[in-house]
Amino acid sequence: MNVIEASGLRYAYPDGTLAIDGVDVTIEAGERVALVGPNGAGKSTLLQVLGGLVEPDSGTVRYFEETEDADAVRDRLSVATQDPSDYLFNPTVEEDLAYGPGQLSLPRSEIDRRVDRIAERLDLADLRSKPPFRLSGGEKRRAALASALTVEPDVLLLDEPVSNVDAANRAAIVELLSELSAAGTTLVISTPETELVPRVADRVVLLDGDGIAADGPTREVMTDAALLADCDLRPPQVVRLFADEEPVPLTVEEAKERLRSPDDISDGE
Ligand SMILES: Nc1ncnc2c1ncn2[C@@H]1O[C@H](COP(=O)(O)OP(=O)(O)OP(=O)(O)O)[C@@H](O)[C@H]1O
Repeated sequence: MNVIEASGLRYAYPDGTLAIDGVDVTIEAGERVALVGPNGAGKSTLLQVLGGLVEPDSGTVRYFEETEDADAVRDRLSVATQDPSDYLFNPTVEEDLAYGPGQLSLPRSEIDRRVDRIAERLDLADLRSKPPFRLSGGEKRRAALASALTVEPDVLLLDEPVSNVDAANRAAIVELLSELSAAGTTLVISTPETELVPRVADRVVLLDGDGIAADGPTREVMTDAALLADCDLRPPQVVRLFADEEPVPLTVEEAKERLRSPDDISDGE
């Protein structure tokens, strides 16, 4: 099933800046898709249009093959934008985490279960009673992400989910996203960081500021140094290190495997 079908999207900000123009993208249930591009390429704008937070000037976005009204599917589709203050507006972190599931009229016990689980996974347990404005920048990012996750949506759109987050929490977020994907959640993640992409996505939609420069398997796009250079990006370090090998390892784990058994590497797919 196509969970998102967007066609002919165009959006210009009120000051006239054209952020996306002529964008067509279809996301199928269960996919892990990265929206990748340099600063200013239009990733955040596209993510917000796909998530129904911003109305496009032209074009349409259809959800679950049934509606163009994002608000009608808020229980199945959740967006975390780059600005944590969009999600953190209650007196405490705990109340922010409970806000989304509270809107779904779930029983209190179920809301508590979700908040406990996500707070534990994203290292927020000790911060639950704090006012969100007293959190550090990275803590705010984690709290905002957590508030999108407690909705337990079928489709999760995340704008740069690990920016400003320390290494241990980055790893925790990446692992949690893998688990959500394995459980069937569709993931759409925007990032300018090519290092992150192979860990969170099987498909890359590459934006270059003029529109979609490429849309294909992560392995194909992330190993095309010329294509990435055209978009002011570089392949992940491991890809650069093993550039002459075939198939090129995409992650540190694949590279380790390659070094262990150089003549016998799986293609990692
Ligand atoms: N509120 C705004 N008003 C005017 N122009 C804007 C606004 N927000 C973004 N833009 C412009 O729209 C274009 C796309 O911005 P967008 O934030 O979507 O890019 P991005 O790929 O997410 O960048 P980054 O990696 O820096 O987050 C850029 O040229 C940007 O300057």
